[in-house]
Amino acid sequence: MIPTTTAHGGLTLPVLGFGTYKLKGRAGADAIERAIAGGYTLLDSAFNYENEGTVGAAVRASARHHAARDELIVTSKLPGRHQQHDAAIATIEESVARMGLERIDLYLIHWPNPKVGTYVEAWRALIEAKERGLVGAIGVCNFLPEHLDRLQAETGVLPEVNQIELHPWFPQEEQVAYDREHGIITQAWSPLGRGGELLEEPEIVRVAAAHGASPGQVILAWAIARGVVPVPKAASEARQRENLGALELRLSDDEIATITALGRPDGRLKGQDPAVYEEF
Ligand SMILES: NC(=O)C1=CN([C@@H]2O[C@H](COP(=O)(O)OP(=O)(O)OC[C@H]3O[C@@H](n4cnc5c(N)ncnc54)[C@H](OP(=O)(O)O)[C@@H]3O)[C@@H](O)[C@H]2O)C=CC1
Ligand SMILES: O=C(O)C(=O)[C@@H](O)[C@H](O)C(=O)CO
Repeated sequence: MIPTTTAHGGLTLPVLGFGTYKLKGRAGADAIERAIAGGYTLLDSAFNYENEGTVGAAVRASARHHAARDELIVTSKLPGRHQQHDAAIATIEESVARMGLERIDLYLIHWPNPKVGTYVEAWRALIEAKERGLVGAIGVCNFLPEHLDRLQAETGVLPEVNQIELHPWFPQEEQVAYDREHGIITQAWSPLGRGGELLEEPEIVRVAAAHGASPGQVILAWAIARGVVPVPKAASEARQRENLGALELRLSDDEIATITALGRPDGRLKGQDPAVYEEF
């Protein structure tokens, strides 16, 4: 059992989830079934990943073998090109149909696309989808405080989740503090820096060696210690298990501070600043 954390509206999530970007088709479904069999319960997908069918198939297959449907939290996301109200509702209905599930447990706005200016309209559609029971809980990704303040001011409803880019090169201290103050669960996307050079950072390698752990485990334990829910993606059973091993690792306050200090002003992996970046 993975420990849990709870948002302002009662949504309870495990402190570690599983990313599915690029897990598609039969091989993707096998990898996701392995993850569920290994103990992951929070699954992160998106309309734009073109794998909602695969995720839904893995969830349905797992319900027959390893995990009851109500133990899993299946997530998907509304793409930028469908933020207008009617398009958003149709897209959510399409996501549910593609998953082949009765409802999606957590549905997020994928990017605010603030220059387009329709994210409040999209948020109203998500509120309606929740009221209709199409989705269980609602949240956002890549929202800055100014975007969240606007949702609160114009709809009176705050997201339960804000999924943002977060890893040691980009620790997001201010956004994490804002989310915490508002009872919003911060999830970390690309928590392992997409499996690149971040894992070779000397300070991370040093802390890993001191604990007999791997760099990936240290990074995930650092995020969890900060109250953040990372959603690492891993295709193989070995890495899926390795990442779950982060739950056993306790870092000292000094180690956490040392890793946070690796943050860089331009630490985003691909320069995707939600104030200006747009994804449709
Ligand atoms: N809301 C948003 O805007 C975004 C959301 N996301 C979500 O976040 C999830 C995670 O982010 P993602 O971009 O996939 O990147 P991650 O940081 O999770 O890195 C995944 C990569 O790291 C490798 N890896 C996994 N575990 C280890 C390990 N222990 N040691 C070394 N390498 C490892 C994987 O390889 P392999 O699989 O081959 O094992 C894969 O190549 C996505 O899958 C998606 O669900 C991602 C980007 C944006
Ligand atoms: O993977 C996602 O959820 C995204 O939002 C993408 O922007 C992804 O980060 C990407 O880099 C696509 O090129």
